[in-house]
Order: sequence, then structure tokens, then C-alpha cells
Amino acid sequence: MASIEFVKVTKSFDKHDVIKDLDLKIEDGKFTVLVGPSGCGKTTLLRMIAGIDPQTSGSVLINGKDVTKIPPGQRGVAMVFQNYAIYPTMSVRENIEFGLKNNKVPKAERTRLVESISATVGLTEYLDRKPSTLSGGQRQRVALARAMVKQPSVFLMDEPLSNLDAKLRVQMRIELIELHKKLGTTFVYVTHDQVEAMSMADTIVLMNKGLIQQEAPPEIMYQKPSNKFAAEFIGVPPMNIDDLGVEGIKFGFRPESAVLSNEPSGQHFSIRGVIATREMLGSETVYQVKYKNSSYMIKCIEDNFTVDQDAYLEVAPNKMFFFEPDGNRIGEEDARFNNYLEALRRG
Ligand SMILES: Nc1ncnc2c1ncn2[C@@H]1O[C@H](COP(=O)(O)OP(=O)(O)OP(=O)(O)O)[C@@H](O)[C@H]1O
Repeated sequence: MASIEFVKVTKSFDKHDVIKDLDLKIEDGKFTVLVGPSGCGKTTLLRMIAGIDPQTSGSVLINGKDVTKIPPGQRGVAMVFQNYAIYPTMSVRENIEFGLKNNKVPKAERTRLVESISATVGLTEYLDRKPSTLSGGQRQRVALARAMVKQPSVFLMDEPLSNLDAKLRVQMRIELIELHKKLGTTFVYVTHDQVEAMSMADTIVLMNKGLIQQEAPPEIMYQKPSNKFAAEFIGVPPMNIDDLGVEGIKFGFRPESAVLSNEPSGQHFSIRGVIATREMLGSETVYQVKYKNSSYMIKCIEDNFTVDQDAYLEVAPNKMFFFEPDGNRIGEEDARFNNYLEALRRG
């Protein structure tokens, strides 16, 4: 088990700061997901923890100890990548055992570890197979088992599910959640996929351009995004955001927070728009509603509207968000919040 801490960490490539003065604490035993758009610095953070590509300045601490001078092999961390890095000519057993042999672990102990870990990830019956005869999900489990035999105190995972098809990804997500529960070890997981982050994380660390935008459990990230970036990054379709027309303020509401109807019901924000597109997804329907120069995405359980039909789009006041011109969210406790609600109601 281990906690991880970044203290004033900067990482530069060719004098360009990819990460600048970053402070972050990753809690012991938690499933922490680093999420953000491509190039925001997620992998760079992971590599600094592993010691593969150390920071330019600042410190990385594992269990309170500065690991700057400790080589990757001695940090007690194991990494799992998206392209597995398993050896095609070795059997599953040999792949899992490889690191142990290298570390001169005695044969009896090796066999015990390989068998118990294979059972944990459901590979027992595949131990004598070659990786080429396994499915993508089974190969991903070999990569996990290879990391697990090292009995690390931290698992670092870099988009480990991105090579799998959609159905398998969902299944592996559940398996990873269960594995984390079983092991109780610190997991640090990198992804650009907000659904993965929402479904697996104890804590989400949302990054953009090398800066942390918000650090929070999934439900807080969703209900109380700290800024416009977080509001738009988490959630599918993203939050609808538009100009309030007052002091450069923007307002926003989630696609599932709006109600579409044929008659207005007197909700706070009420406009009459036209259905521009309709996506019937089975359990829900996503409509695009056009109103003046704006368009809003609305998610409904029922499928009551057709394209080109007029509809009232209404949102309750407790479902509204407001953002400063610099993107920061204005909380309900802010004295201006009610003024902005009033401005919205008047249209
Ligand atoms: N070895 C390197 N030399 C120069 N620039 C690099 C190097 N490694 C990463 N970068 C730059 O650092 C930034 C962050 O890269 P990083 O791989 O951490 O992003 P990421 O968030 O993991 O993105 P992705 O989701 O695409 O993997 C990018 O702009 C990238 O171009």
C-alpha cells in the first residue's frame, strides 16, 4: 500500500513546460483516475511516478519518501500499458513468471504466486496457452497478472482497455473495480475516456494543458464542476452552455435536466424551440433543439418527438449552472446567483 505525492513538480521537454508547479496527493489504497484530453500530461505524470522519465524540478514522494533518486525497479510500482507488452513466444505461465525469474525468486514460490494470481484474474485454464490463442480480454488479464506477481504497492495503468472492443471494455472495467477491491492497493489509472473515469474512480483528477482542473469523487465532479472545462468534459452529451447576455456570464444545464413538452408547465427556464435532430438510442432518445442562434442537446427517457416538430424546453432553477467569464463556476451561495436566475427567466 502506498500514497503518492507531487510537490511543486515541473516537467519540461525542450524548455517547454508540459507540467508546471503541480501539487497533487494520491491517497493510499484508492482508485485514482487521471483523465483529460489528449496531450494534457496524464502519461507524463504516470511516468514520473514510475521513475521512467523523472521530473525536471520538484519532488515525487511515495509513502512520504522522496523517490527522485530511486530507480524504477525499486519503487514498488508496476505498470500496465494499453499494448500489454506480453511476449508472444512464451506461454501464459512463462509470461507471468518472467519477472519473478529475473528477480531470482525460488521455483516453489514462483509456482505458488503464478497459480494464485492466475486464479484471481481467471487465467488458470489458460496457463499453458500461447498469447496468440487468447482473446483481447484474456491478454489484458495476462498483462495484469504480470504486474500483480511483482506484488507492487502501486499499480499504474495507462489506457489499459483502449485496445478492447466496447463490450469487453465494459466487462474489464467491472473486473478492474473488483480487482481493486480484492487487492486494496493504490491504483492510478490514466484515460481520456470520461466514462471510464466516472465508472471506476474513487477520485477523478481532471487535467487540461498540464494543470489540474478539479480533483473530486465522480458524483461531485458531475454535480459541482468547479469550472466550465469540467462541466463540459464530464457527461455525454456534455452540459449545454450558452451566453446569459449579462456581464459575460454563461449559463448551463445538463441534457437530462431539461424537460421537453407540447405545453409549457411553468418551469423557470422555458423556451419554444424546434427539434433539429433525434437519436433514438434504445433506453433513451437524444434530441437537438434549436432556438434562435442556439442549439441544446436534450436526453429523454421517452421518445415523444419527431424532427421539425416544435417543443417547449424547460429547466428547473435548481438544475441551472452559471460560469464567470474566466470559466469558474458561480456557486448558489454567491449573491449574484439569484440575479442571474432572474435574468434567465426574463430571457
Ligand atoms: N519525450 C517527449 N518529448 C517532447 N515532448 C513530449 C515528450 N513526451 C510527451 N511530450 C509532450 O508532453 C505533452 C503531454 O504528453 P502526455 O503523453 O503526458 O499526454 P497525455 O495526456 O498522456 O495524452 P494522450 O491521452 O494522448 O496519451 C504533449 O504535448 C506531448 O507532446
